[in-house]
Amino acid sequence: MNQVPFAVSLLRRGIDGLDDAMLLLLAGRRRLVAGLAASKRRGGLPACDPAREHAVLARGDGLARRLGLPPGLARGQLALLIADGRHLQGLAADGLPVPDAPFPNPNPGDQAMVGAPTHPYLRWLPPPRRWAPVLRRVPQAWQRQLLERAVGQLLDKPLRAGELGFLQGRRIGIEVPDLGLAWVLGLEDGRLRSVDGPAEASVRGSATDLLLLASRLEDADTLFFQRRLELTGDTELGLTARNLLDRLPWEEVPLAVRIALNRGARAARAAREAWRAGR
Ligand SMILES: C=C(O[C@@H]1C=C(C(=O)O)C=C[C@H]1O)C(=O)O
Repeated sequence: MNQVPFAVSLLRRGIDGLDDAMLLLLAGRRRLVAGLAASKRRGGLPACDPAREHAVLARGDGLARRLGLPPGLARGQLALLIADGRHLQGLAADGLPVPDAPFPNPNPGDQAMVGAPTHPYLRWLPPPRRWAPVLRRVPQAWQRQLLERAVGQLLDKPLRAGELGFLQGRRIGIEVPDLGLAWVLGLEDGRLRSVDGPAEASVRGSATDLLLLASRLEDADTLFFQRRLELTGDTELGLTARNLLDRLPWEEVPLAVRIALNRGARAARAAREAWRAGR
């Protein structure tokens, strides 16, 4: 039998990773719908909301257009999700209650989510460590590109002002053990790039804590003091980088990036609190 070309197996790994990610997202959506079902019931709202369904489909159409997806593809997928959302709430595919089903009629596994206290659904979102196997399948080159872009956006101004000059020729590591990810960054041609080789100094922390730091919802001192962040390797280089991050004029970070970071960090923190409370 012919050997499968490297490019084919590499691309298949990427596809497997995306398929896994889509199923994880699907599980997350179902958890949210189950939580929402309980909230709607408490608020006296009907389980089926055709106007909302219409809005979900219309949003999907808009995004699909911008992404260049074939017409109808997004709508078909979202229609399946909505049908599942109805089913989760004990409704038939046409949105009418299933005649003999006790309402709500969630799947047995979803029973615990319906009627649980505030924000219970966040607990059911997969925690970062569950994403690790999926993220590991994302090709290194993509990971690096994403990281470079994210760090580039965050540090755009200081980079252009030459304030990161002390990183020239040095290598700083970022380690996110719960996601199973680690990168090494260096300054090349005035841009922060993901580079090969060991880091001289590294910052290590959970995905949520690093996000809280990046979004300024928690400060570096607290996180280091509580050992939620760790600095390893060349302490002087690490501290210089840390101090610079502390002094960064947050208002110079593009607004969209600040908002995205803030929302992401808040959601991650709430999810972590919900998992801890649920254990
Ligand atoms: C999730 C909801 O419940 C139902 C399911 C929907 C969905 O899966 O997107 C949308 C509207 C509702 O008919 C909701 O009200 O938002």
